[in-house]
Amino acid sequence: MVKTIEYLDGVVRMIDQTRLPNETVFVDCKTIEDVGNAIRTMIIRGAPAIGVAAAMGISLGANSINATGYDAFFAQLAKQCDALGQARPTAVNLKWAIDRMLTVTKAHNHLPVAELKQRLKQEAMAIYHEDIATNEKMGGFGQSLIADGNTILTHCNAGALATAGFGTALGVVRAAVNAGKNVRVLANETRPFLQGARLTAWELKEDNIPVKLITDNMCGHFMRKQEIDVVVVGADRIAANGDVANKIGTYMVAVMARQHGIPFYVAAPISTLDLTLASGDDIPIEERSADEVVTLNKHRIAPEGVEAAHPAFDITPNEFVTAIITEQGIARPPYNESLKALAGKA
Ligand SMILES: CSC[C@H]1O[C@H](OP(=O)(O)O)[C@H](O)[C@@H]1O
Repeated sequence: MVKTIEYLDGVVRMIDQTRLPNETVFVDCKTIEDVGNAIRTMIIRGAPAIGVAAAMGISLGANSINATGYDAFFAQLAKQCDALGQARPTAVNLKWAIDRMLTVTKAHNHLPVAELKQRLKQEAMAIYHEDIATNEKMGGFGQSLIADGNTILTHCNAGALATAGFGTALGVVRAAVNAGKNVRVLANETRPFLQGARLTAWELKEDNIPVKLITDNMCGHFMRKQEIDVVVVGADRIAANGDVANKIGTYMVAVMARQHGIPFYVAAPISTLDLTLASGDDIPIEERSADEVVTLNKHRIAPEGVEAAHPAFDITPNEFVTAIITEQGIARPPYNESLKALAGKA
């Protein structure tokens, strides 16, 4: 599996996910602004991957600051982080990573700036390695919910490409395969950005995991034909009551799964929880360019002048969520209690 992102000598290198699956192209970010642009344009995407990229970008930004005194250094770093935090609004991991890097900066305000910069690079690398370990632990818990022979429906891409590696929802799939279970995936293509068609299908084919691509409007048909045993998706932000923000279309999948008695699981690290929010009503939903809806591979598919909506995420109310898989264990309703308990273990 190709590396989603890596921090080389003064460069944050990431695979350009807008070019997959037809081209494997890497982008070298030399500044925090480059990283912010990569997040905004979805060269790198996926909640945990956004957090890891942000942390590495903040390290790049810190290295660019010439201030020798702490106060001036912190003021400039905080300003850079404010700009970075505007890149995309829904995935809480962006804010989580910024908060963590600034907290480490404050905790080491006694260090000479040169040493503080080194410490921030260490923290960014710690976040990178922790994410992979988190996904592997999460996969271990999640695969206990997968039976041998299961067909798993996925939506969007919550794989290695959405994280530092191994994946969240696809981490559950990988862990089930590693546990010797014969599973296959039905992957929703996930219009309009096609993360399922372009990224999930690519990842699973690379790993020789059986995958069949379907269009988003087919999944109800296969549920009704009892050809789907379980749904596993990722998340971008989970409120204290278990409401889940995830790629647009997730809510529809969850309602259909409930209608057909199919378990609907969400796999997400503790860093994706936002327990400051009582419910999903308070989660900001990113509105992306209508161009991403009216074009396909830069080819116009709708008449000029026709308006298009593009909420990039939706909210799945907690009553449609069977369980939430985290690296600290599996949360079940009532989520206000179970999520708080798992977050407390982190
Ligand atoms: C492992 S979280 C992946 C999560 O992020 C995706 O959104 P986007 O591709 O726009 O960053 C989608 O919601 C996935 O479930």
